[in-house]
Amino acid sequence: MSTIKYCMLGNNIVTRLFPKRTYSWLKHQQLYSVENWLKLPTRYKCYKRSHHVNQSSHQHISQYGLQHHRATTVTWQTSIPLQHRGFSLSTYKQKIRDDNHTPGQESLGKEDEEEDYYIDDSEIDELFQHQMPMVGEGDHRIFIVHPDVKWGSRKQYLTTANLMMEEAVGLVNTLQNWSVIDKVILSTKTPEKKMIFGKGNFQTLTERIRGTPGITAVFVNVERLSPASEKEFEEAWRVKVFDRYSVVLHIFRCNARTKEAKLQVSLAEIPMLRSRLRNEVANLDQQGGGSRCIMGSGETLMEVQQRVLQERKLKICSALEHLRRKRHLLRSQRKHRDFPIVSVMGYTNCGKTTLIKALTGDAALQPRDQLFATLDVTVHAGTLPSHMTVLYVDTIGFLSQLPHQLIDSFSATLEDVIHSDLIVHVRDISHPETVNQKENVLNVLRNLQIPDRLLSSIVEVHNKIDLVDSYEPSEPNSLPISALRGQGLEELKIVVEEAIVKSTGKQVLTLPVDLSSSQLSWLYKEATVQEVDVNPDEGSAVVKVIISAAAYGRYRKMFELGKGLLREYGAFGSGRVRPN
Ligand SMILES: Nc1nc2c(ncn2[C@@H]2O[C@H](COP(=O)(O)OP(=O)(O)OP(=O)(O)O)[C@@H](O)[C@H]2O)c(=O)[nH]1
Ligand SMILES: [Mg+2]
Repeated sequence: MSTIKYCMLGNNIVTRLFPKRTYSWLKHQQLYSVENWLKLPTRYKCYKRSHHVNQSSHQHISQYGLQHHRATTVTWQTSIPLQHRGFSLSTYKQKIRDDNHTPGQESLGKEDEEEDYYIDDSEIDELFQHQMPMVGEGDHRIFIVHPDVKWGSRKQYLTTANLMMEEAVGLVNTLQNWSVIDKVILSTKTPEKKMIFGKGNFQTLTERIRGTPGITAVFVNVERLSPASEKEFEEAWRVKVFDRYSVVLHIFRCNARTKEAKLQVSLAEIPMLRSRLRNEVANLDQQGGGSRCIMGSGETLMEVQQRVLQERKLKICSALEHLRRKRHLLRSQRKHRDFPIVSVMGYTNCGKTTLIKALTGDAALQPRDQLFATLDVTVHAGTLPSHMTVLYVDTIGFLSQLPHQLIDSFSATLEDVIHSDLIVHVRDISHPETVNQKENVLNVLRNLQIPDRLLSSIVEVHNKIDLVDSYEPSEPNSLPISALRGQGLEELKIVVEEAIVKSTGKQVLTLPVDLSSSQLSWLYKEATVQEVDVNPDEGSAVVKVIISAAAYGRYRKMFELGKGLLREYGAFGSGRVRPN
């Protein structure tokens, strides 16, 4: 039995404050929605009305007929149903298995950090839904401001302000029910300063924003606004203010379908929640209360909420680690089957998914004219001209000027790329920014520490040539294609095959096979059989295969060595096999 205090913090977070001793045991039950809290039996429920609980929360609680208590100490008894303690059944069962405990006899003081945390679908959904959408829900009518840096280290050399603005408009239009009301490019000399723009420019901008009816938010097209700038702008413009990070995260949020994507979005949102929290607490401080300790817990509001976020982060990381290990297993299984892996990468919307669909005929793939349509790494089998099966990996698209935190949290999904045998870099050659996009993709790849062997063997594909009038190849070693129209795909397959053979060390061999043995079926299983030329009179065949050095070593051990079976095929030259 232990003492736990329940407390309302802010509008929609209920957290538990408990003695440090029990804390580590309870570390997985972090955020409590009001709804969860309300499900607790009344006798365990109380809250303190203080300046941290605003009027609307108070009304929200009152409408459930709860009493307003001053006291906040509740006795936690092990008879509280599990779901009311915030554990999912699976976690709880795991816990009991790990600690060899029987339910109801937990030793709360025991140091029992779980290394890995299994999180089921409903928990992920709850976590994902529960986390406040960073940019608010519903429609937005946006005013876009693009600060154009004329010189200095922040100047963009490969692009223009107009193109950057176009991309910002594209980002907004990707979101359903979001629209651009007005936009402006303003030059700035001091992008790093809080106000970004000079005094005069800022005043004109503020007047224009305030004078435009219907605006619900301003999108300042910079990588990341500091919390202080965001606050200043919101106060001046009296609407929400977003930067690239928040807009892109919102797109990710809207497109996240799978467990992993949802977890990664939730993780990427944490730095934003942190800075928002800092702003909120600064506001409270101004009203004289943010840094006061809560109910004798020894922690301030800021500390409690920071801790809650930190715990949430650990929980997500742990769950991602769990998925990563699972993927690692799948990857080693794939490797075991010896299928070469081709990662298809490129700037967002360049046509990666369309290309893989065209190469594999996989109807499940859904290309969309939308930025960040693909958020997960998915794998699709295709066949090369020699009948070799390859696995194409569809990946998340890149975007210029994205903060690293975001890429970091998605780099887990890009791990598959590091383990692939070849990278195909798809470029939208019809895009006015195609050169800048290429630079960006290569930079991100370098930062992701993709091995040199992969970077130096990239196959570059110029996609969407159907949109370019009389396309002329502008760069050597690039392959012109139209994934949508199916142009250039056979040529691409040949190039991919050559590159795969080179990068995997696979060889094309012609092997004589005794049909009465299991040689042929073994080869079908472990290698890629291209041609079988049967000699019925002799009960043998000549088989052309693509085979890895390791598989060939196994083959020789099993079927050739010591048998002298193939000596009669001396016509193939040096011994028993003839490299093609
Ligand atoms: N005209 C033309 N359109 C293409 C071609 N390839 C792709 N598209 C279109 O480009 C848009 C984006 O295609 P996707 O395959 O979803 O692009 P992606 O690179 O997977 O995009 P993300 O997953 O969002 O990064 C879709 O509307 C496609 O129909 C092409 O060769 N020609
Ligand atoms: Mg895609």
